[in-house]
Amino acid sequence: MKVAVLGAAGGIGQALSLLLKTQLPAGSELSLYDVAPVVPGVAVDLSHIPTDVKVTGHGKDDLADALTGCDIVLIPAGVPRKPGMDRSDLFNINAGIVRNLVDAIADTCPSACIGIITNPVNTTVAIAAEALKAKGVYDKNKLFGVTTLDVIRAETFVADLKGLDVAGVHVPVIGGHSGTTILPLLSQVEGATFSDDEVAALTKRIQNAGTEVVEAKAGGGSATLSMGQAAARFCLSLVAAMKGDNVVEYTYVQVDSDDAAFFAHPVRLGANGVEEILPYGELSAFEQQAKADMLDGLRGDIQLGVDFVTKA
Ligand SMILES: NC(=O)c1ccc[n+]([C@@H]2O[C@H](COP(=O)([O-])OP(=O)(O)OC[C@H]3O[C@@H](n4cnc5c(N)ncnc54)[C@H](O)[C@@H]3O)[C@@H](O)[C@H]2O)c1
Ligand SMILES: O=C(O)C[C@H](O)C(=O)O
Repeated sequence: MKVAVLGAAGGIGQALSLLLKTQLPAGSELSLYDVAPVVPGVAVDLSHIPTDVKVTGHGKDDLADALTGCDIVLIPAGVPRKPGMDRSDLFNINAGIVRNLVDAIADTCPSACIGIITNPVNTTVAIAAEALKAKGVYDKNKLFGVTTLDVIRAETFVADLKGLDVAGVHVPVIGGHSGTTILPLLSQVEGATFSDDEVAALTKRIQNAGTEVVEAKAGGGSATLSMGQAAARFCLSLVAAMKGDNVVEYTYVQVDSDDAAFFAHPVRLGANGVEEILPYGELSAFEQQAKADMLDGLRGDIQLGVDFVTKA
């Protein structure tokens, strides 16, 4: 199994690479790519950890080497938010970064599964899909927007509020990955009930959790450590599924429904990426209204990504 992290020298990239170095199955390869000159050093640093995972570092002119033979490519490359910004404010810089990296994936390892972390995820996943289509190698089962951070946050906040062991708390989160497009399904949480006020407050906190971190970091970036953990969980689930385990994760994928072209669903993962997109079940009246209110925004975010490639 070969996994590449593009943007590996950044805040997420380094945390994620550390977790993968220590948790990928023995015999795996971890390929680190970044335009920052420190990336070979990050690889050397990680290579001193005694696990049977081979780490290589690749600088800015070495992208093809980094991608050769990859089974999974994770993309956290790009700029993060500062206080006062929305994720959509990152579009101008990050859209082109994602497009170029996905073009290289299409040329070098077109059958790899791709996990997009770079914001705005609602839009960058659509950019990746169109870039792959333009190269004739798009497989909707192998492109994922990584929304696992919304899930782990929701589980943490619910466990805190209800005094539960977080290991046993499961919170579905559907939709997209920004503001009100993030839709936690608190009505489906087993072993906990919520008042209407709790649902309203908790939903808002989960939707604003990224901003909570951005403000607390006061100009020093956005979530990196929790995101590293979230992306590692997603990647390790994909690796386990590729090796034959039965794994379900919530992730933003292309769907065939009236919601939007891409929508985070529970997804059964398998040897070739998406094995089955599972239904997200019944929504409460509050959740139905929240979904109806956000769909136009999400569809607009997706269209922006489509236009970025098709009208360039
Ligand atoms: N999906 C999510 O839930 C989620 C969560 C947190 C952050 N993010 C997003 O992830 C991205 C990265 O965040 P971060 O905190 O790690 O930022 P960071 O600035 O710490 O790291 C980004 C890295 O990307 C590298 N980079 C820039 N252009 C590149 C290119 N063309 N090719 C390869 N590498 C390139 C930079 O050199 C840097 O090392 C941001 O867009 C952020 O908004 C997403
Ligand atoms: O909030 C951000 O800008 C980063 C990320 O999308 C998050 O949810 O933490």
